Amino acid sequence: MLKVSRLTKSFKGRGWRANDVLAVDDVSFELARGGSLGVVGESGSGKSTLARMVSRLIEITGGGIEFDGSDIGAVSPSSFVRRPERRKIQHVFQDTGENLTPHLTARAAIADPIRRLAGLTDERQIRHKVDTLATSVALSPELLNRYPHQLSGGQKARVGIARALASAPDLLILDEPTAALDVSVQAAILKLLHHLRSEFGLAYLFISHDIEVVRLMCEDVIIMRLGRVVEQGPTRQILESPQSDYGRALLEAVPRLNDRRHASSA
Ligand SMILES: Nc1ncnc2c1ncn2[C@@H]1O[C@H](COP(=O)(O)OP(=O)(O)OP(=O)(O)O)[C@@H](O)[C@H]1O
Repeated sequence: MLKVSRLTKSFKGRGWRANDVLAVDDVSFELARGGSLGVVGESGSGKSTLARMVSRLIEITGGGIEFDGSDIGAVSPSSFVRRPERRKIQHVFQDTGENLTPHLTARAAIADPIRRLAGLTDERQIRHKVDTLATSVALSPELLNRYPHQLSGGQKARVGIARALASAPDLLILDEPTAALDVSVQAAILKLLHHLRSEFGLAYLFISHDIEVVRLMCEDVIIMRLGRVVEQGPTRQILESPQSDYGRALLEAVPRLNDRRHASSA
């Protein structure tokens, strides 16, 4: 369904003598319909830039992006909004809650992509669709009349996910969807995402700095460093026996409860 070939992105340096930043450097991968690919790496490794290119939010510098056989990498972000693929690829932003418009209720926020992307105009049908989506993301009906500041972080995340599902997408690009949530809420949202993937037959491109989240959510993984892929393959295999020094270091940095190295004598 998605084929990314030799994708690169460089940002112009700012100020005098500033060097350009090669944020993504020669990244290739494929993602099958219904598949899940995690992208992990430390801050600044290029994960969000990669995700934003695939969502066609930003121009690419080089390489290609093919979706369902169309060369969407060649489409500029401003033209992409009018393309049929636009509703098939949905981007769930980091800190979803903060991306909700403050003066729109949850109902209005979910209705917006139903009108804009799914093309429904009948108000009764729109209302019904909002109710169905709210049920899918386990958001109680009484919360639909609330504004973002009246919702918890987890509830706002559910609204953001419902918005992404409104256009019946095939691919969700999830950019650190739970990074801003506390641990128990994070677990509930990950469980929801896991369940939605099989319910709706979605594919996930899942960006995270947390390798444990990717272990839970993704069949395949890419480890990035300084814009480049350092490891790539089935998650279980890569996490069991990382081949690169960086992959090993990333895994060793994960704290474990039964790990004496991290125990404190204090
Ligand atoms: N709009 C921009 N202009 C200039 N440089 C940018 C821009 N966006 C990102 N960069 C640079 O590109 C590199 C990759 O950034 P990116 O945000 O993709 O990394 P990341 O792995 O997603 O990091 P984080 O986990 O902190 O979000 C960084 O060096 C960053 O400073």
